[in-house]
Amino acid sequence: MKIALVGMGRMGKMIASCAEERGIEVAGTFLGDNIGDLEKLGKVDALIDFSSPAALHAVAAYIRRTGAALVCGTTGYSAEEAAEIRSLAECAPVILSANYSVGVAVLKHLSAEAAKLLGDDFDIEIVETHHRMKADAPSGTAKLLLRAIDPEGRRRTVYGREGMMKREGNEIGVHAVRGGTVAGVHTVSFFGPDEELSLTHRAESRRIFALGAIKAGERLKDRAPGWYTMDDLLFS
Ligand SMILES: NC(=O)C1=CN([C@@H]2O[C@H](COP(=O)(O)OP(=O)(O)OC[C@H]3O[C@@H](n4cnc5c(N)ncnc54)[C@H](OP(=O)(O)O)[C@@H]3O)[C@@H](O)[C@H]2O)C=CC1
Ligand SMILES: O=C(O)C1=N[C@H](C(=O)O)C[C@H](O)C1
Repeated sequence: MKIALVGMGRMGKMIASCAEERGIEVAGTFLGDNIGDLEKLGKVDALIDFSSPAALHAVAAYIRRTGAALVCGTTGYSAEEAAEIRSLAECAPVILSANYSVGVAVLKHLSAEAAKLLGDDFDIEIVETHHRMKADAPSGTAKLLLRAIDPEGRRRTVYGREGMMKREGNEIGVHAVRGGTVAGVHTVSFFGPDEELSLTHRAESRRIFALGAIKAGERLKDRAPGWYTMDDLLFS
């Protein structure tokens, strides 16, 4: 497989190192000051983007021009930017996931199921913890879990709490903790009368995300243009 990388920060470097271990050719690496060069890159099997929403314009142009598979792991997109990525599925196989670990793919289902089974009597809170350099909050994974737990937006989302604001029954609290070098921890808690159920995923390193993204590229590269999810690639 031949890939190219957008973003050569913590994740891009980890993906490059995992690609080398697996004998995967990296045809180009693009970051803030050379992203314009993506215009000159020929078709690769998969473009893997772990960068910033600011790269989207160049990435979208590349995918439209070549039809290469896109594995996008960048978080912090606006609704309009996410729609732009979705539109790329008309001309290429595309996956956009805030988390490429298999553990979070399972956590998503467990959390959705727990919310259904426990019902409205249980208060739901999502807490995510990441390293001090993370740019966006809350994490893309926290948003992904929120959508899975409450797909129709029946509950109000409350981001952090301060001051006089007693909890209401129909809300989901989302809290972002930042510090040190934490690779990523997500906990979904369900608090009922006299009991608590908490589900936690703990990333011990970025390797799980990097390997997950490479596997997604391997599975997508020969697929028809379309929109793919972690569920399509892992569980079907
Ligand atoms: N889906 C998943 O499983 C995971 C997703 N992520 C997400 O991946 C993204 C990157 O994370 P991380 O590697 O820690 O971040 P870093 O800050 O370490 O790296 C960001 C990289 O993006 C580059 N970049 C910034 N702006 C542009 C641009 N306009 N065009 C091209 N490249 C650009 C930076 O280059 P420069 O130095 O030139 O600015 C840098 O190389 C984040 O959104 C993060 O949330 C992270 C882990 C797992
Ligand atoms: O920026 C990170 O580091 C991570 N970002 C992703 C997110 O926003 O959910 C995934 C992972 O938790 C690490």
